[in-house]
Amino acid sequence: MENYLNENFGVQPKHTSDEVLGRWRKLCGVVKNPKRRFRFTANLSKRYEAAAMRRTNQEKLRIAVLVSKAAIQFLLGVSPSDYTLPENVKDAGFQVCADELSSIVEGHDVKKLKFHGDVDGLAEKLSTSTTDGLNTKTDQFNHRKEIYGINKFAEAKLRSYWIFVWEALQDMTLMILGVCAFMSLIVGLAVEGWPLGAHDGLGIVSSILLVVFVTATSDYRQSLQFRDLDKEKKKISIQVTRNGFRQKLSIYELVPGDIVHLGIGDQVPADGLFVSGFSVSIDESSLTGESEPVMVSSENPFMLSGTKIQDGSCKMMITTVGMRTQWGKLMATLSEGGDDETPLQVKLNGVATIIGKGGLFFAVLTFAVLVQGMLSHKIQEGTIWNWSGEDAMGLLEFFAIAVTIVVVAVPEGLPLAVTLSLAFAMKKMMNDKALVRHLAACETMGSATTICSDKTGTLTTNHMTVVKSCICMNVKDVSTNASSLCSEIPDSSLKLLLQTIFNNTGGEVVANKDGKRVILGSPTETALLEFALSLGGDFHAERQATKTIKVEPFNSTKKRMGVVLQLPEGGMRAHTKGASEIVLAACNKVINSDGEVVPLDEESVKHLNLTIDQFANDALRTLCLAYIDLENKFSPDDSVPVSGYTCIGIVGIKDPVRPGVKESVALCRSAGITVRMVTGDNINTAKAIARECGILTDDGIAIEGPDFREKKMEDLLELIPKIQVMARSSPLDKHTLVKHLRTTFEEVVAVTGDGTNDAPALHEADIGLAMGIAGTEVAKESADVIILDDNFSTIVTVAKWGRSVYINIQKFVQFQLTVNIVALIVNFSSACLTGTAPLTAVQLLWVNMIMDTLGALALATEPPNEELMKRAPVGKEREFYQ
Ligand SMILES: Nc1ncnc2c1ncn2[C@@H]1O[C@H](COP(=O)(O)OP(=O)(O)OP(=O)(O)O)[C@@H](O)[C@H]1O
Ligand SMILES: [Ca+2]
Repeated sequence: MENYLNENFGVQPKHTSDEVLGRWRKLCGVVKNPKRRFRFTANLSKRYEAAAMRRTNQEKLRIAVLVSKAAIQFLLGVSPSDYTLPENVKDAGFQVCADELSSIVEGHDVKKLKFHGDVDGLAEKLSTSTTDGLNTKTDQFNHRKEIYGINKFAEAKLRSYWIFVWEALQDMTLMILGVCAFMSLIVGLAVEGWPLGAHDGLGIVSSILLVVFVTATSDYRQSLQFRDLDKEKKKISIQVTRNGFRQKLSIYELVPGDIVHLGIGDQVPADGLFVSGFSVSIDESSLTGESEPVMVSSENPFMLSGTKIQDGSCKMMITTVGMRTQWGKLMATLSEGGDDETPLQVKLNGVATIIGKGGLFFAVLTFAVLVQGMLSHKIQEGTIWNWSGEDAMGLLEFFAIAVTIVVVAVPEGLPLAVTLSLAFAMKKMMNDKALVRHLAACETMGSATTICSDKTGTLTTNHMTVVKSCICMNVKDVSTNASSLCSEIPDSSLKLLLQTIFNNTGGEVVANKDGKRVILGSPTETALLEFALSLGGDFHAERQATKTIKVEPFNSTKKRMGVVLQLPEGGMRAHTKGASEIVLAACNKVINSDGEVVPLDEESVKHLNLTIDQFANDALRTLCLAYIDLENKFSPDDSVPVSGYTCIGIVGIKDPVRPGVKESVALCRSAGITVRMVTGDNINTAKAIARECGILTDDGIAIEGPDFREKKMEDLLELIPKIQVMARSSPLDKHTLVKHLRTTFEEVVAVTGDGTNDAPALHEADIGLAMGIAGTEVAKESADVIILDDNFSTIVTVAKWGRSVYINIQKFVQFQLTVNIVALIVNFSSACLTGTAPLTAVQLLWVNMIMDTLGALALATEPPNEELMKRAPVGKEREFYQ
């Protein structure tokens, strides 16, 4: 049976093709109650609709781009289109209406944009400011929402309790039983009179009603749980400037005119226009299916909702929100598409189908045997041609028993118990800070054999501080008294240091509503800015002194970032910072202790490398800072130089290990789950941290990404099982490792990630876990589970719940099948032997209800216990029916 099931009722936990999803549905054949059976499965037709919408979007966009290109060419010759402003918009104090805005951005309409005075003109017409954002303290703010709408998408309506009752009633067998009960009532009343003759009929009717209401209540509660989780899934917040201050807002609160700050990995929250920024490329595939990235700049300022920032960072002005955008329409359709069904759900559908067919066969057989018994009895009595009302009642009763056997024998509750169990686990995991995006992940996580964890933020706290530095070749502990460094290095070098930190950064120092200083940006950036501030630097003065000509933001592939500045005294200068070995290799000069620029000789290289190793062995993250003077040879279209730099110095950043990680790693080990660290950081830093967490043992291997890439297949076979730490890995290395573990070594792999570049590995993994706090939107979207507190211990909790789901379902299946088969055999054999059924229809219905709903509730929702983590994982080739 296992084979048959695997072949026909097997789906993958992830990325199952629509064809396979369709196949098992067909094989289910006649289902007692399709509405219930397929409730928590994917709605394939809605998905086709969404795919068609994407194609139209792509086509529309292609045409819009062509038209706008043509328009640019003829721009001078064309007179500006006229535009009449609706009265209500004018009364509210705006000078452009929602439809016009939407046609500009969606249609990529350069002509109209020019007519309205470009982004600045539109900002004025929308009464907002591109620097200070909206003023929310005016009445106009409320009118704004009325006129332009809010950034919410239409959602599937909440279904009322009565709809669930109605759907539970549509059970084919229950309906037949209802008819039987009705007939039995009529015949009974005719023959035996009131109230005796109504007993049987009313008994069945009330049992049916009870079954229906219990089923509906359980279904309804489940749907509420799913709705809560769904809401949680859609929570996205974003950096917005309002009233002159930066703040974090939910994307649902955005209105046209808002100024939004976007960085790599963010999702564009609504349609809008690019205000300022550098090297922004956008991935529009979620909206149009087109994977070619699009460059966005002031020449092509159109940004569409739902697309993702692939590189760079920028400020945008929102123009169109919610259901007015194409994304809004797509989301409304997609939200009805439902979640993919999970492997266990489908498998148990298979079991239900097979047993159902068996049940039907036995029901017919039982009916035949009972009728035959009655007939032969009548023949013996010689009354075969003489039928009384009582005989008809008897026949009806036999029929009811046969139908009830079908009710009991078809384990309609099996697939639903899986959903119930998964929903329960999801809800509980939510309380434990893990948000499950795909139901299947709950199941798969229970069989995980390997976790590939990243270091920063997952194993460590992500609270970074600069504790050591080596500026001008002078190694110093700066954890307590950083400002004493100022007197130890030459003034010119200090100036340079502040210039490089404050300008070459993805972070920002801003004032919040209370006027307090806040540092924004990634923890690494924050640590550096904090360091520079403690040296007495002034962020804003430093930023105003120079003009930024080009920014190449940090990404994990290059592991460095760079800027080019126009200096106040004339000339240009490029700054770079990044992974210390990589940036140091790009240097050929260094600033010595006297503040002079000298060639980087062998001895200095040795000194610097030694310093890097020392810092790294103390578990510090090291960054090298460098600059190069360019005179005026640089144009904004060039890329920032890659070599010839002068090294300013090296900083060591401390990021302590999270409390509890060591215990969690040990727990994983006892549960047979191997933990590996895959990080972008320096190998010595990685090793030091891995040792501290108990991941790296004496017989384990630590390897660097570039080495790993070079290895031949046969070496890999030997190497991979032993790899405990992979450092300086590129996103591709992570992906390769995961792929090998999954395919060659048949492991069930969980992967954690936060960055945009982790998306491929998260996608490839059996279970992708994204970080909720540090994670980018892109990473979250590729993941199956979001770890809301970024904590490694939470991952272990997820594994525990996964195991408990698996075992609970197993228990329930055993229970159901036992009761099922016993009820079948008892009724059938006694029908054969005695000619009567020992369990009446009413009794059978009770058995069924206890089995289907109450049994599932009791067995499928048992919380996990500690014992679960002492067993080995089930792994890939698991046998479900033992
Ligand atoms: N904002 C930044 N600017 C320049 N260099 C950086 C920046 N952030 C990190 N780096 C350097 O890049 C290296 C690797 O970063 P990467 O993003 O690949 O790893 P990570 O995500 O920080 O680590 P993990 O993979 O463990 O989470 C760091 O060790 C650091 O030296
Ligand atoms: Ca990372």
